[in-house]
Amino acid sequence: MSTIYEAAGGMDVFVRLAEATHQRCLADPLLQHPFSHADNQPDHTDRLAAYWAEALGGPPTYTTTMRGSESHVQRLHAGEADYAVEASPRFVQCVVDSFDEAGVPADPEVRQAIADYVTWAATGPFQAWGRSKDDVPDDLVMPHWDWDGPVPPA
Ligand code: HEM
Repeated sequence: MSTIYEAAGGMDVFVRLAEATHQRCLADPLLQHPFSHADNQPDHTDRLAAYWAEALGGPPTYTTTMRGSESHVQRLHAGEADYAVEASPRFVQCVVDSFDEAGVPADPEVRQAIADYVTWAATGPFQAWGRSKDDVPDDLVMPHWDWDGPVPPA
């Protein structure tokens, strides 16, 4: 059986999905604030795409070539407990609203799998470090997700 990454159409689709999501976040009064910092990475959407792709069964580009790590991502999002609770459902909505524009296949199983993953990530791992960035350990492993949900760590 193919991975969610393959069924979604591969990296090009995730790059378009990250870009369309980013544009929707910038247009949202609540979400646009953290994305408007001058020191934000210019290649943010490529990194977000690579992260989603890797989590959903694609190549490990984010953690190898891009030298990203789960601890780095969680530190970027940590220390914002109240904001994260309020903003997460809107972030997820931005992703789902971007499916058509990004060319995610109309297959409801594929769309549901991506939506379920982003919802789970936004409300679980991405809210685990709400108190402080200092709480995030250095050795977090990126959670993976397949058709049955979270993949248990090896
Ligand atoms: C309330 C929801 C969220 C907000 C407001 C948010 C905001 C941000 C911001 C401001 C950045 C930094 C952008 C930059 O440096 O240019 C970022 C980076 C990132 N976010 Fe989020 N995010 C949210 C949820 C998520 C979720 C649910 C995921 C994954 C499932 C995710 C994955 C990432 C990744 C992979 C990066 C790039 C990390 C890197 O540069 O190595 N984010 N996010």
